[in-house]
Amino acid sequence: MNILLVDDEAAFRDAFVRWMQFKGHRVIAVASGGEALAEADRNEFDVAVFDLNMPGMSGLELLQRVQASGKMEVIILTGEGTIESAVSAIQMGAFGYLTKPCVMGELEQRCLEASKQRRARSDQKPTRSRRARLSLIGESPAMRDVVRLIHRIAPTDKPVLIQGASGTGKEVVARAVQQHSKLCDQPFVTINCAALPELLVESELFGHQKGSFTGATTEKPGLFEIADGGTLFIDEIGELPLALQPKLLRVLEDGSMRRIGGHTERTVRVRIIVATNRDLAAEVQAGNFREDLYYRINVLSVHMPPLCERSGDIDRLVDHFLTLPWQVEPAAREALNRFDWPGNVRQLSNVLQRATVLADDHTITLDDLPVEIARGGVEVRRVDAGNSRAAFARCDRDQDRDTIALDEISKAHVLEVLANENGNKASAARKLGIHRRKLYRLLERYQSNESTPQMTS
Ligand SMILES: Nc1ncnc2c1ncn2[C@@H]1O[C@H](COP(=O)(O)OP(=O)(O)OP(=O)(O)O)[C@@H](O)[C@H]1O
Repeated sequence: MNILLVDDEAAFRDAFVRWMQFKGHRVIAVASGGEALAEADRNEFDVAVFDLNMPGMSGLELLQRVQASGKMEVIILTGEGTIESAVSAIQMGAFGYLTKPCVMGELEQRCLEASKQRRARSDQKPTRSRRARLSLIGESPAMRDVVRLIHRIAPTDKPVLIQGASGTGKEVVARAVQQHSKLCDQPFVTINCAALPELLVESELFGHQKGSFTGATTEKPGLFEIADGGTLFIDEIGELPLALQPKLLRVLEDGSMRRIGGHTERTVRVRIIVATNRDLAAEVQAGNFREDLYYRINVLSVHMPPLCERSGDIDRLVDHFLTLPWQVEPAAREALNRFDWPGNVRQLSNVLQRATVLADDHTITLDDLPVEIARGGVEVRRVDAGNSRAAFARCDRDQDRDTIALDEISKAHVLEVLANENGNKASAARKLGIHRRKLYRLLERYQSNESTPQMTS
């Protein structure tokens, strides 16, 4: 992709450029709206990412000027307190918004979706299989089932319920459903019920009239109105306050709704996709979720498997998140494959993002991974027979002890060289033949191992 970033925060610009360039994209990053307009005149961009709060020309004004040319899709970055402005930006035609601080992998994913939309607009006949490949990585049997289901349910206009643990890709699936539906060129609007207080959820979803509550200084349309004719993705539906559930049920039943403080009945046509990491049936049993609403949203459902149940997909995701010239040392790959990933794909993406900051020479090694993941990798290296979980399971206590001993030897050697160099880390690193940053990480790891309680047999 060709990406234009406009943000007055230098540290964010650096991190963004570093990540996107590692992933093979071309980026121009500038600090102000004026510079952005000059770049937009000179170059062609697929996607632009604007910070909303900038001195001088605001992100919204810049959006207006860029929208007029219709050349690129725009993603807005916003702080927690300016979500309302971000919603205005969507009304003005921005592709989407993300709140800062945000994960670079997530921002890149959003840019890919925006650039895909741009291509779909210019290309009258985008092929659907190409779209699917772009957004959803995974060839394991469990993910193939998910993809088959998406193809079956997307063309209908029925509500979809996506369930699965946090970070499994529920939002990615929601977007894939929309991309394969008849509404793919219509708005895709999202809301996360867990991220907002109760009154704000209601006002975001249904809008409000001026003066209907303290702080409602202007009238505001809700996301149902903004998404009219398109798709509304309601994330963390399990967090939707009980008091609001009848209002959602009503709009699902006949499309009718009212703004907070409003007297006019409005009718909208919106396809609803909802997601949750809770067991909604259990929430119904516990009295936290209305049964009638549950049946209304649970017409078509997708269950996202946890990452540890998607055999082979960890390698595919690693290759998706890290493109050339990045590579992963075999022992580090083993460790990544052996880890259970309780935070699923999001955690994998974060770990890789962190590793690219720590690694030298575009190569991720065990030392660049968090201790709890790397430790698994060290143990796997000892089990020469195989990479598989089964092989690892055969590893008995004695082998564990050998592994710890190996680690102890390397620790003793590193500490001895450091002592010989009178604690001078730069010259110790030179003697050891490793980069100084790597020495820092090893010392950190030794320290954290010391604070980890030891197992006794
Ligand atoms: N199959 C996949 N292919 C590529 N990227 C993925 C995939 N699944 C998840 N991701 C990436 O992982 C991150 C988390 O995905 P997503 O937000 O869709 O998860 P989620 O299940 O909705 O999480 P939560 O329940 O916390 O909202 C995102 O950056 C997303 O782009």
